[in-house]
Amino acid sequence: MPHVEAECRAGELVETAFAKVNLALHVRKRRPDGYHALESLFVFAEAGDRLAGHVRPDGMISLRVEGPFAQMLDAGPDNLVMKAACALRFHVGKEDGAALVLTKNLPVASGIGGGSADAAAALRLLMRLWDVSIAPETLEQIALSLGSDVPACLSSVTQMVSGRGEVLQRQTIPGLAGMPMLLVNPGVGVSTARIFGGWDQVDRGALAASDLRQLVEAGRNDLEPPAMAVAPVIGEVLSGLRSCEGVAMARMSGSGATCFALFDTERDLVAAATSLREGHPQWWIAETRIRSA
Ligand SMILES: C[C@@](CO)(OP(=O)(O)O)[C@H](O)COP(=O)(O)OP(=O)(O)OC[C@H]1O[C@@H](n2ccc(N)nc2=O)[C@H](O)[C@@H]1O
Ligand SMILES: Nc1ncnc2c1ncn2[C@@H]1O[C@H](COP(=O)(O)OP(=O)(O)O)[C@@H](O)[C@H]1O
Repeated sequence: MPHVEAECRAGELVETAFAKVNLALHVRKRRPDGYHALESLFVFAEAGDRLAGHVRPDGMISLRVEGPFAQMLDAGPDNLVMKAACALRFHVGKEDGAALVLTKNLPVASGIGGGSADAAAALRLLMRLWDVSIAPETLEQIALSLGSDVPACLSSVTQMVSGRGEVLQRQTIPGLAGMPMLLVNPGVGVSTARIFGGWDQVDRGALAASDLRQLVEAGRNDLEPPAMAVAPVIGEVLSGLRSCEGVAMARMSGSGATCFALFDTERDLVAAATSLREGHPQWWIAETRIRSA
């Protein structure tokens, strides 16, 4: 499990919901259950949402959402943090409550697993807060019921993900950990379901990613074409990133619209972020790095 930030107030626990980035996403086929069989290399950014919580003696579960993207979200029962809390409490038969505060730093419905990471962070935080432990396979089932990316977000480490998102294989790619990474969202939300629905059903082959060069040269995101059909500005983001000095690779993450770029040096990253902010002040641009855990 990811490292835990220091506790803040007495009895308060904090978890970071690390942003999920698909360095490659190969769609293989549409499954009978309506999901698509994927092969994807997940990495996680140091950047993410922040979830804090302490026990509520009255047994209620409450959520407050703050931060730059709070207005994009409801704090009610449909929030994935609340869904995760209710699913966990139902499973463990707890009476304890929790007061949760989510700081929403990541854009919503943006291809970087913001909601999925929040759900996984809620599961991690509440297991500690309520002092419960669950068999790993049961926890993964609860996670998968919350969303396809939630199982991988539980550990938030680099991994090959397949199936619908439930088959996980931890992966180490030389030179990837700690690599400077820029995340750019042009301010458009895209529906994951709609983008998958726009996939052209052509299987362009398996994902093999033993090193970064193979990832760059043979990796793809098969959801880029349908996403760009819905939000052409994604093409502008990609060409902007690919024209930056020192960029090692640039691609859309997940079903979009957020794109990422990996850089050889921190200096190249900062120069790229500065230049893109000057040209596109309305874009969300975040400098981060790939988590090394
Ligand atoms: C595309 C990916 C790639 O990592 O990420 P995001 O773009 O969401 O970040 C994930 O597969 C998204 O997972 P998640 O966001 O949890 O999707 P879910 O809520 O489970 O499903 C939303 C909808 O996306 C489609 N879907 C999702 C996953 C999958 N393997 N095949 C699909 O066809 C289905 O139409 C589903 O109803
Ligand atoms: N805490 C949350 N953060 C972000 N999205 C959430 C949250 N709770 C529910 N959602 C819903 O989940 C959907 C997308 O989740 P998210 O994982 O952010 O997408 P993506 O993986 O594309 O970034 C959106 O429809 C959003 O309204």
